[in-house]
Amino acid sequence: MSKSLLVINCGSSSIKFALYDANDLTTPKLTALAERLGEESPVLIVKGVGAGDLSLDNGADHQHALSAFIEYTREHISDLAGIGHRVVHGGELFHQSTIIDDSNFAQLETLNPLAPLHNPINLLGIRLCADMFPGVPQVAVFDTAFHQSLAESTYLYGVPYAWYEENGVRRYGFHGTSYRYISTEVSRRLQQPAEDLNLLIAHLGNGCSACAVRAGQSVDTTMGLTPLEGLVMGSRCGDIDPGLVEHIEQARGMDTHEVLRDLNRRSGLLGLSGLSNDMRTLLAAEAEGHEGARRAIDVFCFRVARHFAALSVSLRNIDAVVFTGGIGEHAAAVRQRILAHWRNMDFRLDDDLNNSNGDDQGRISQSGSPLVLVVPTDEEGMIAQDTLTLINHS
Ligand SMILES: Nc1ncnc2c1ncn2[C@@H]1O[C@H](COP(=O)(O)OP(=O)(O)O)[C@@H](O)[C@H]1O
Ligand SMILES: CC(=O)OP(=O)(O)O
Ligand SMILES: [Mg+2]
Repeated sequence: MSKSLLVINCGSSSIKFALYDANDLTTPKLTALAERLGEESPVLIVKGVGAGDLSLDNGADHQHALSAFIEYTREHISDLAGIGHRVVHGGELFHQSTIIDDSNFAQLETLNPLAPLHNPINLLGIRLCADMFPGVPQVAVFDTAFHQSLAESTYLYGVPYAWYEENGVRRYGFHGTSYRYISTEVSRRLQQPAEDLNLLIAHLGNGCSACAVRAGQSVDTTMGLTPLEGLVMGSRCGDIDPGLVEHIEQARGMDTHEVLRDLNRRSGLLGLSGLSNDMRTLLAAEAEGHEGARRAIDVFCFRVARHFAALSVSLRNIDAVVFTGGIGEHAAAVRQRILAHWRNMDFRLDDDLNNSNGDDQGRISQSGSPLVLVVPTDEEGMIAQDTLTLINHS
């Protein structure tokens, strides 16, 4: 029997697992999704071999979900060739996917403060796997790697240059593994070389960002030094005036750490609605007349349109606008409301195609309208490919 590859993709609210036959990365033989972590009624749903639904304890966090997954699927993951991990922040230290050893693990730990909702959990996953599967090579695949192509004019902030040179303060961008997959997949679906395509892609999940991709390369993106900048997200604020930090400290008697915690964990859709970070809950509540849900969705949609327009300055033309991520792939009403805000572009969606999340190509726009696509992302597939390539070369 051939060996397996395990992929672990920790997001801010979820963990996605995928187990592949190392000889065939086309379809995983097992996938699992742990959702609503840290909230009420988190679940772990396993599909494929050993399928089953597990309820986790209320408030169960990423560590619980990781242990529960490994415990539940242990018999299927005994013969591993390698383990691929999503690691959100690679800083300026890691430009591409890398095999993890003791010395670069220590370097990775220094990046934890730059992605506080992600990197500590990503590293926890690496440590847990090192304990449970000693000797199995582990590979880190970085969200930041795809954005190494950003130009200086795009990645520098208007702050003292010494902050960049001495402290690494610059825009890095995230969700790069998703953008790398989507740009290749769109090229395949449209049967046009990636070199010829100008794409605007929105990855809208619990974390949300957008990216301008020119000729297969990231040329601008909305997230910055940390995954807090840009769009309004599930619980993150996105762009704000940094002046509000001191104002809130004084007005509400909070320290900087507390304000930043609230900007990361109590803002975004959750903070605006006073109800939930989850778009499913908000759309249902809005339909029942919940004013907070309406407000949150409106701010969310406007911000995406505004950033799409800003990103478009880096592209000669827009060959396609592409939606992906949990919200982008499933929330037809949100897609429609985003594009309605973009008044200097004449997007016309086909309601039936939009409501069914796209035709075979993923198209949701009418003919004659600028092209709009829905394409499910596959970060796990990309991580599996990079993992296999690296362990085969080591
Ligand atoms: N059917 C759906 N309709 C609307 N929104 C959805 C749907 N399914 C998932 N979502 C949204 O997608 C989010 C999860 O997106 P995902 O990309 O999987 O998360 P993560 O950012 O944790 O990787 C949920 O928090 C929810 O807001
Ligand atoms: C970088 C980021 O925000 O990731 P996620 O959407 O998975 O939380
Ligand atoms: Mg994600």
